[in-house]
Amino acid sequence: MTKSNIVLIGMPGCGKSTVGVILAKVLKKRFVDTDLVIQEKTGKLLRETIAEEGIEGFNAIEDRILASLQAEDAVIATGGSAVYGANAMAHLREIGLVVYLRLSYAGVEARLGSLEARGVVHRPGQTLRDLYEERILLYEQYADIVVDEDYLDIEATVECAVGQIEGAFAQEGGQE
Ligand SMILES: Nc1ncnc2c1ncn2[C@@H]1O[C@H](COP(=O)(O)OP(=O)(O)OP(=O)(O)O)[C@@H](O)[C@H]1O
Ligand SMILES: O=C(O)C1=C[C@@H](O)[C@@H](O)[C@H](O)C1
Ligand SMILES: [Mg+2]
Repeated sequence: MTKSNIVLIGMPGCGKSTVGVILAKVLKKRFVDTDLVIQEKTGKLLRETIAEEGIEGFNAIEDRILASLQAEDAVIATGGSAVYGANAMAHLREIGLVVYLRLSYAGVEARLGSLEARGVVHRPGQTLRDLYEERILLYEQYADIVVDEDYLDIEATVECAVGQIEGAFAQEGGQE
């Protein structure tokens, strides 16, 4: 059966939220940003949860909330750290087609300010380069589709994602 949700994963700043909302309009789907779902469920800002619970605590909360996310016919923009949650990713893969918005290290570096200011989950001393190397393995592991967005503006990224998503569904339909 064709999955009705599109799940966006990728590094912070790759455009899951920015691209996601436009993608939802183009595909005539709902839009869900899991960072906002976490804020709503905890009643706190993400940075407050990270400060109070620490990295492990935040990861556990994100994993639990995403693992029980209910969504239908939606584009779901996850947070950059969602891939640390095995339960979350198992569920999201079950309910949606997982699209990795891939950006080179240089592209991520150019878009992000400091990791602290952006609220990016990282261990003390861990650099952006360390985080990138650690995370790309997880994004690649969970991706059904990879959209390479270096040199693409937001509109071109959306267009490329739509093309690949339609291609994946057409292939899936052909196999049914
Ligand atoms: N081609 C592009 N695609 C997406 N975003 C772009 C592009 N070029 C520049 N940007 C900018 O990069 C930023 C992407 O931020 P956004 O909050 O959407 O990332 P995110 O993946 O949701 O990050 P997070 O994991 O922190 O939620 C925006 O400020 C956006 O305007
Ligand atoms: O990449 C990250 O570590 C994060 C990204 C944000 O979207 C939030 O989910 C949170 O601030 C952690
Ligand atoms: Mg976002």
